[in-house]
Amino acid sequence: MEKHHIEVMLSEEKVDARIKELGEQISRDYAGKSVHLICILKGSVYFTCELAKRITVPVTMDFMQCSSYGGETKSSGIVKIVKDLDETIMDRNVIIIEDIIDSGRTLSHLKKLLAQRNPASLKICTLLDKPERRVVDVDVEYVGFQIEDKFVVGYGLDYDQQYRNLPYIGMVEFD
Ligand SMILES: O=P(O)(O)OC[C@H]1O[C@H](OP(=O)(O)OP(=O)(O)O)[C@H](O)[C@@H]1O
Ligand SMILES: Nc1nc2[nH]cnc2c(=O)[nH]1
Repeated sequence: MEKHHIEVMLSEEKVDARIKELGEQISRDYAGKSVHLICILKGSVYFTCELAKRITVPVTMDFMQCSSYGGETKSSGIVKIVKDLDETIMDRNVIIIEDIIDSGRTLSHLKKLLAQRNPASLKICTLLDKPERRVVDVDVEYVGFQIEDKFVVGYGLDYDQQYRNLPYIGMVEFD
């Protein structure tokens, strides 16, 4: 397997501290209620688990997987549901959890789709946001870090399925 040099962009300590803050903020915002976290596979698995540990109101979780059509049609913005949720979200306080928002196509599509299922509320939480890359506008209530337009890995983010397990956010140095 090819190995790359990876430069640290956000250290493990920084990421963990920010996730703790987000957990505290969500716990305050949903005081007296419960939250239903929707983890978007695969990248959000690490972030969802760490965030859930920092939320003090009752938490339930479900998983969904999407894929953008690749190649020429990627810019068409068509997002395919590879795995749908197991449970209903009707009347629940839903937070979609993402590792990164880039063009905004995935989250824009998902938010519209899930809003049709009549949740009590629907918000988005992303660990990373690359605002420079946005093509489709989408309201994101909780953002861990805004980052510049660099290809990043770690904390769930991959390069060719590698590096998801890194405990920090790093930039891949391509030769
Ligand atoms: O804002 P967008 O341009 O739509 O891009 C963001 C999406 O791309 C990544 O997923 P990816 O398709 O790489 O899947 P993965 O999480 O399984 O790696 C990321 O996890 C978001 O879901
Ligand atoms: N792994 C990874 N996936 C992305 N999807 C959109 N931007 C990125 C990125 O910087 N890294």
